[in-house]
Amino acid sequence: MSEDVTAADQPEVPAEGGIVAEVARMSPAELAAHEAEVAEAVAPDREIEVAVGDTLLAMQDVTLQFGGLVALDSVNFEIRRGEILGLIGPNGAGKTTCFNVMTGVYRPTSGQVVLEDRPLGKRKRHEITQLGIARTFQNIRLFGEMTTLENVVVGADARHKTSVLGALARVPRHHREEREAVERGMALLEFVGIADRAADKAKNLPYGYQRRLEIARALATEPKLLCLDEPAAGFNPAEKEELMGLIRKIRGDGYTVLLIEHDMRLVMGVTDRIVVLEFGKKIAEGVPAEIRDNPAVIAAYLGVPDDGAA
Ligand SMILES: Nc1ncnc2c1ncn2[C@@H]1O[C@H](COP(=O)(O)OP(=O)(O)OP(=O)(O)O)[C@@H](O)[C@H]1O
Repeated sequence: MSEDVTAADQPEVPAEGGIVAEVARMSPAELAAHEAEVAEAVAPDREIEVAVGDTLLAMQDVTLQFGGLVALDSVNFEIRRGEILGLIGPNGAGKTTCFNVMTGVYRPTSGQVVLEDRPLGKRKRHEITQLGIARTFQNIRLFGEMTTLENVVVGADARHKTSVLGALARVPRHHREEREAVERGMALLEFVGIADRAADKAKNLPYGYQRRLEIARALATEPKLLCLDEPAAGFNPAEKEELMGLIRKIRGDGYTVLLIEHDMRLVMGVTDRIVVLEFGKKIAEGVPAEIRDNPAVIAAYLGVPDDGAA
């Protein structure tokens, strides 16, 4: 945000503990209404409700080579609207590369990624964000000197019609959009449980808050698909439990989630279906119980020879 915006232009950021204290004072009925309002602000686009289960994104025969290394080898799978799909596999299996292909960081050597029946083709990263794919990173990437709220507002900016130039020219539409982005930003922070630190610099947030902020920032772009890359890395069991609750809440609010995660308890506990990669190839796909008992998956994780498994 530009520094010359006057105080009157700025939507109010609740003072320390403001929104949290307010929520704590609410009656159960007020709380339910407030939570519904927050949920609505977080996911204004609820088209998903009419299309749960349809294919949202399809990886079609996707191969990606880095020189002689085949990082993805004819990978096929679909992500259905409204599901939490787990993407698992041993180190180096190709999981992050899948995210990178879906978000336009890399183009497939062959095959294609199709979002809502449209091949992503040569679209650039920001175009893919606008089409509705957002992600978080294994290594947290926040703007440390910006406040928590500003980090989310910057995320929402990816959807805005006015650009930074608009902001400099201070056109009225920019003001309206900024106000709306701030209001929605606060709703997002509340949704992920970090609204009490809205005004703090991101670099001063506790680690768990930074991870949640990354998720809020990705949600700010109003994605159709939210890709989470090891969101529980570095979490203790209690934090993992809370994160599972948050991922379920995100899905409950109408989002589709693709989750890369090494913690099997978390993956088994929160996903609807799981795709397993090993050495760039899909070796299994199914509901968590099937994956848990799949000999090829067990072999991949234990590093033992895979005798006769599909
Ligand atoms: N930019 C790149 N250049 C060359 N090789 C790469 C590049 N990115 C990834 N790779 C290789 O592709 C393979 C798949 O890597 P990827 O990061 O997708 O695995 P992963 O399943 O996400 O692993 P991890 O669980 O360790 O994060 C690895 O062998 C990796 O070394």
